[in-house]
Amino acid sequence: MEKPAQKAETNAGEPVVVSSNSLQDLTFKNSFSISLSLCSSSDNTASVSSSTNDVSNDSVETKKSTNAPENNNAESEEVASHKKRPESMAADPDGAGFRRICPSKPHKGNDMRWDAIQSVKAKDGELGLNHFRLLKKLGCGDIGSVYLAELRGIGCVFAMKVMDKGMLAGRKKLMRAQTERDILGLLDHPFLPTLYSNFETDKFSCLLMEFCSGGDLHTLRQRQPGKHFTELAARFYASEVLLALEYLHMMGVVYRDLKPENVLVREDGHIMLSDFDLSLRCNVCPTLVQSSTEPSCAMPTYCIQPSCIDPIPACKLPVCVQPSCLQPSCFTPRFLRSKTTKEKTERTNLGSSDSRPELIAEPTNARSMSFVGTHEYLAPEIIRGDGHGSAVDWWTFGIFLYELLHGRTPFKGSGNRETLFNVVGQSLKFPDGSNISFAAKDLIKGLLVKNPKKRLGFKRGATEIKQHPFFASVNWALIRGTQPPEIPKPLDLALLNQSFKSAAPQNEKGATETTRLPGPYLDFEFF
Ligand SMILES: Nc1ncnc2c1ncn2[C@@H]1O[C@H](COP(=O)(O)OP(=O)(O)OP(=O)(O)O)[C@@H](O)[C@H]1O
Repeated sequence: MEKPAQKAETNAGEPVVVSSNSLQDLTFKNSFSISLSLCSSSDNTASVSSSTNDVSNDSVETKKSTNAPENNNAESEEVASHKKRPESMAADPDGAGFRRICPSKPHKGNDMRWDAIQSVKAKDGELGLNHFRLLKKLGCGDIGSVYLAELRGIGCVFAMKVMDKGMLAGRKKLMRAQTERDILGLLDHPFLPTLYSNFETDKFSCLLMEFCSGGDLHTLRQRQPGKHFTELAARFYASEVLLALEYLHMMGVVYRDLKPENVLVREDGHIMLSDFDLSLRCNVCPTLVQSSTEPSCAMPTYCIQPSCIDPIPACKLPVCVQPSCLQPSCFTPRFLRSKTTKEKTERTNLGSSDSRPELIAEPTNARSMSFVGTHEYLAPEIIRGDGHGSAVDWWTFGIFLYELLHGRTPFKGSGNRETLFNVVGQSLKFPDGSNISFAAKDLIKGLLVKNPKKRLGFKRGATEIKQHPFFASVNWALIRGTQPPEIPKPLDLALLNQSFKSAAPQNEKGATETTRLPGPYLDFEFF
């Protein structure tokens, strides 16, 4: 099986070099220089530090902190964000300082898992590891391990991400963990994870999410004939990912880590975008834009209330911007009277020829200087160190679609260094004999434009991309009713029960004698 794509990342305050003997210099024509540590760590991640001559020759950390305050959309990074968000897991082991998860989400209200958790909480107080049986290790990420976990006595299953707090603190990944938790707490969308609960033990920080039994799209792609999806299947997965990205942008989240490995398949065959620890939180002002062709359009622009979404955790905001307010019924159009004629014209021109109002939810002012993402998926502006915004998600969407259709990414080199050079300098080519449609090629070309300002989606976000002919056959409103290309086999809990190991967790004080005894379950295999 092919190796999953490698991840590149720098965090302020964190040593960026993994191995000094693998340090190499990359110099681009336009005087950018990137110091690369191309040595993969055991978990297949690589750290990359960047410095750009156009900003300063300071370290990444300085550069980030000098850029961050200029912009309200500054990234939640280890150093910068500690100032904005005083709570940390280390300082607040019970998690009381973190945003509380709503008892249920408006769109998931009839999900029995909420009730199951509430009943356990009502009986025992807070949740703990002793309430669960860990059936299987689903995978291991950079900041934690994910287990299939069964709620004892009730039988419903979850995906539980378990993070070692000592490791997070030691490797300066507390803010990444917090970013992920904050974002998960905001989400209420069919193609994004539901966070049912989160809890802390002395040693671990745990997130309880819904379990996707179908694995990830990377693995699924490998099983396809020719190791690529048909255009029909690729359109299905790309459509759902696009809706998930649209919602994230509307919520003020730039995802930044789109790749097939992070697109999970639910038991019904629909997708779930996972993994938010590299995401960027920013301000956004979702706006309804009325086309100029509308005859009754006296006031061309509307703004949804609450007018702007702020990256500050919702519980701290003076106005309600909880996800529950972002249902269509809460969209109270508000006339924007103060726009100048020029602004009005600009906005109006952004609309399509269709006369219906369009929702534009693109956080176009988001800005970050971080070097985060996965090598083959990194946008050129990230590699060049130009600073980047929400358009990086449309670049990665182009790479993603290319990979689904061709079984490989377009700029992959023989190593990470060459890949980065290719992304910045090589023009887009389709493989010889590529038989994808003209529309698919045209969409990919529009997305893989190196200048983010000229990239499809830069101005009007997902709205612009959804109108591309490639998606002409997609019924966006009814996509959840579309038959998925493949439906995973149902999870066989009985089979999993048979394969339990019989050892109890040794290193978690939270488990009581009684909870250790009844039945075998997995050992913790942490770090
Ligand atoms: N809800 C879920 N249902 C099923 N499997 C999951 C779920 N969430 C994660 N996984 C699996 O667990 C593995 C680890 O996930 P996780 O998000 O922690 O790591 P990651 O995607 O490698 O990212 P990172 O390194 O940034 O943490 C993934 O490979 C994924 O396949």
